[in-house]
Amino acid sequence: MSVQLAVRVEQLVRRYEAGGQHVTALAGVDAAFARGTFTAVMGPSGSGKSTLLQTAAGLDRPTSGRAWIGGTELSKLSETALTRLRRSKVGFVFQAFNLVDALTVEENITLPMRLSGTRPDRRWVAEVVERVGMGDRLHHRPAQLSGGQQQRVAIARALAMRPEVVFADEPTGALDGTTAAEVLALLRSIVDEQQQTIIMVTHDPLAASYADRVLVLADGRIVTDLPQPGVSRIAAELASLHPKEARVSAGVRA
Ligand SMILES: Nc1ncnc2c1ncn2[C@@H]1O[C@H](COP(=O)(O)OP(=O)(O)OP(=O)(O)O)[C@@H](O)[C@H]1O
Repeated sequence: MSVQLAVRVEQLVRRYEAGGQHVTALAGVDAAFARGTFTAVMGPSGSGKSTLLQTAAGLDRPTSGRAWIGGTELSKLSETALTRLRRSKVGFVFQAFNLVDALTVEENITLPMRLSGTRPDRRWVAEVVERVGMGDRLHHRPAQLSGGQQQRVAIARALAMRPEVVFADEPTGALDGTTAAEVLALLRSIVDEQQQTIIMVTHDPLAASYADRVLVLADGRIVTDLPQPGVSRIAAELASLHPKEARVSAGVRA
C-alpha cells in the first residue's frame, strides 16, 4: 500500500524583494510528509524555515514550484478555495500567537470551527484545553495572559478542530520547560493516536527529538534529513552547520 502524503512540496522557490535587494528564502525545496508523522524543521536563523511552513501551508505563494495538501495542489486554487481548504484541513501555531484580542480564550479556541461552520467536539476541546493547562482561564482575554499562556491558547486553537495537518512555528519557544514538555507530548499523542500530521519549526534539539524526522535547512535548501535522531545527534548536526547557533539553541551560553 502506498504511503498517504499529507503534504508535499516540489522545487519550492521563494524570493523576496526588499529595499531593492533580492533574498532567496527557499532555493528549491523538495519534501514529502507522510500522514501521521511528526517532522521538525531546523536550521540557522534566516535559513528559510518559516518561509517553508508558510508556502507549504498555502499562507504564502511560492515564486515557483508546487505544494500539495493531501491530494490538492495549492497553486491551482483561487484565494477563496485556498482559504476554505486551510480552514477545513490545517491548524497553525504562529510565533506571534495571532489571537484575537476582543475574544475570550474559549472563543479564540473555537473560532476556526465557527469560521468553517463545524460544530465543536466539546469533549475534545475540553481535553485539549485541559492538556495545555488553560482550563481555568477560559473567560480571560489574550491581553490578560502571559506570553506562554497565549501560546498555549494558540496551540489549543490549532488542535481543537482535529486538522489533518498542523503547522507550528516555534510552538514551545515562549514556554517554560515543564509546559513545553507537556505541549510536545500532546503534539506527539495527536500524531500517534489520531494520525494527524505535524510539521514544526524549532531551534530546540530537545523539542525536535519528539519528532519522527528532522529536516535541517541551510540557505533555503534541505541539507539533512534524519529519521528519529536523538538530542545529541541533532545538536551535533546543527553545530556542524552553525556552531554558535547550535550552542545557544541547546541552552548553552556562548
Ligand atoms: N516578507 C519578507 N520580505 C523580505 N525578506 C524576507 C521576508 N520574509 C523572510 N525574508 C527573508 O527570507 C530569509 C528566510 O527567512 P525565514 O523567516 O524563512 O527564516 P527562518 O529560518 O524561519 O529564520 P528564524 O529562525 O530567524 O525565524 C531571511 O533572509 C529573511 O530575511
